[in-house]
Amino acid sequence: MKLQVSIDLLSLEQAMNLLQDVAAYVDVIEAGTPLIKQEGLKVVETFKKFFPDKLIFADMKTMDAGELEAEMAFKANADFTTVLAVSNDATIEGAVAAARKYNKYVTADMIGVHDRVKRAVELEKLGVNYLELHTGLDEQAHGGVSRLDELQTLRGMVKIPLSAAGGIKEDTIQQVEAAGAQIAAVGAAIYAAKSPKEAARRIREKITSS
Ligand SMILES: O=C(CO)[C@H](O)[C@H](O)COP(=O)(O)O
Repeated sequence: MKLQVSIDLLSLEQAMNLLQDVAAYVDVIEAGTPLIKQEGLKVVETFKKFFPDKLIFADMKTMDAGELEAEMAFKANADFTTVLAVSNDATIEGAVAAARKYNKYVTADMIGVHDRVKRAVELEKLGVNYLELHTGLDEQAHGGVSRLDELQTLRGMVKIPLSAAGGIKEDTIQQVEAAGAQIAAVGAAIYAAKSPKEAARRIREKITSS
């Protein structure tokens, strides 16, 4: 399983400082949605420039203009962009078309989807590359649930790789891996830790597969 650091900080400078400490322990660097909104896609360009060996994930959370926004992310050198799974199928198709054009990946973020099994099957047919089971920050703040059981259910239903995000910590990372995620996205448990470097190192150590 790959480890993704979700950077939901609000400045490129803070993000780069964090990455000096944690990049060595992660496979994927995520420019979080608030960071992109605050600083623009230059954060994605900068991450790729300074960390060319890492996969760069632009959490665009696209809801409309799928092809245009995905293309913006890929032109900024993102390897992944996200489209919201609740979007219209035409939006998903647009993002998929851009990913194919640039030979990159589109992740469908399942945040806000009610029937996740039904939508997962549809998204697989629409051609997305990854499905992200996500307990969002607001949902977490209101007692949001873990989606580990659903991860296992979906693992048996669709062939496309699954990723997991939302509230993953050092003491849950192994359960996420065991449930079948190919990527675990970890935000606050790394960037808000007393020592982000130590937190990233310990989380990395707990992952057994590559
Ligand atoms: O995409 C996000 C919010 O929409 C976050 O980046 C994702 O939920 C991971 O963050 P955390 O581990 O802090 O929950």
